[in-house]
Amino acid sequence: MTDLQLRTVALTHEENTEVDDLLRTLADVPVDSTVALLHRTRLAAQELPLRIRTELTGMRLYDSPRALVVTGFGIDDDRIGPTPVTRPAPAPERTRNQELLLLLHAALLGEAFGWATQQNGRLVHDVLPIPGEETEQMGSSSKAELLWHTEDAFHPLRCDYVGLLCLRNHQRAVTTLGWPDLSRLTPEDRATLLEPRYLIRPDTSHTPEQNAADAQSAERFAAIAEMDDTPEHVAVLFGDPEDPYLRIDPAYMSPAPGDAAARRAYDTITTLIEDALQYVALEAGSLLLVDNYQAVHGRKPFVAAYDGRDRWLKRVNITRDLRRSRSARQSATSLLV
Ligand SMILES: O=C(O)CCC(=O)C(=O)O
Ligand SMILES: [Fe+2]
Repeated sequence: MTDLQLRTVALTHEENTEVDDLLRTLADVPVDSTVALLHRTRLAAQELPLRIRTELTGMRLYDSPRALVVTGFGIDDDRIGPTPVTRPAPAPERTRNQELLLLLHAALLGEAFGWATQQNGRLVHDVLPIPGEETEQMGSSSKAELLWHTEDAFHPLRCDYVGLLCLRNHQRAVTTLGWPDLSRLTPEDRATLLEPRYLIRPDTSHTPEQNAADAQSAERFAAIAEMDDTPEHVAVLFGDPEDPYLRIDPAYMSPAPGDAAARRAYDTITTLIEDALQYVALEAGSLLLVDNYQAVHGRKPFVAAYDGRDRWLKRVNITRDLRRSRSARQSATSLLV
């Protein structure tokens, strides 16, 4: 069955050449975490191939599709170098074109932003397996399934969209994508899910242990620790009750203790998501954009080899409105929440 909520677009050779030409015009741009970088990429994004601009502008305006895959970007496998086994990646310059590519697409959906408490405050993240983290609920796991989730579900300022660009995936590890058919919920369960009857906690990527010491701000980590100690009560569904958005991460979320109706509704919606889960094995040069208000994503297990050839993705968080997070950012031009 074709699902109109998951679209795939294959770039033509000509379009790919246009993208390469555009990247060459950005050769002088430092790939850092500054608003100057967003300024350049936002202007340049207006010169991406028309078909890409049409797809992404549509995704933003129509709230559909919920996920878009663009295949066929060229990746120079020698140039990007071996898949690192540490973060931060030792030679970020080698993947500047891939980071720029993600930022160009982010600019058509909104603004890229980062977290002071995640991946050392970098704007573009590395998603790769890390020794010792095989069974964690983080992007760096491998042996264990990364259970499907809303990205940073715990945080009120979580992204509107998450972008993932695949640099390498010889293991053909599968990304999961899903959304529930809400017409199958009873009115009672729907009403329950629209109420703040669920506890949510931060995931382990936002801890000092997961970030280099020189990138740490004690205050920001304290705020995250507070969210762990005193978890917020949130709703799973929000927005228009007739056509709500979704916020769910079973690994870090639970119905309020003793709330049987909340538990029942939760079990039902998780089953609805499970039942309709879709599977996409991203290939080198495939870009996945997920609407984080309307779809969950995760990753099936795979075996990491730590031989420099492991699966490697780049990730970016995208907000539709930077002002929403202004009070959580140090200045109007800082991109770190
Ligand atoms: O590895 C994947 O395919 C998805 C990882 C993920 O959930 C993430 O990086 O946010
Ligand atoms: Fe994720």
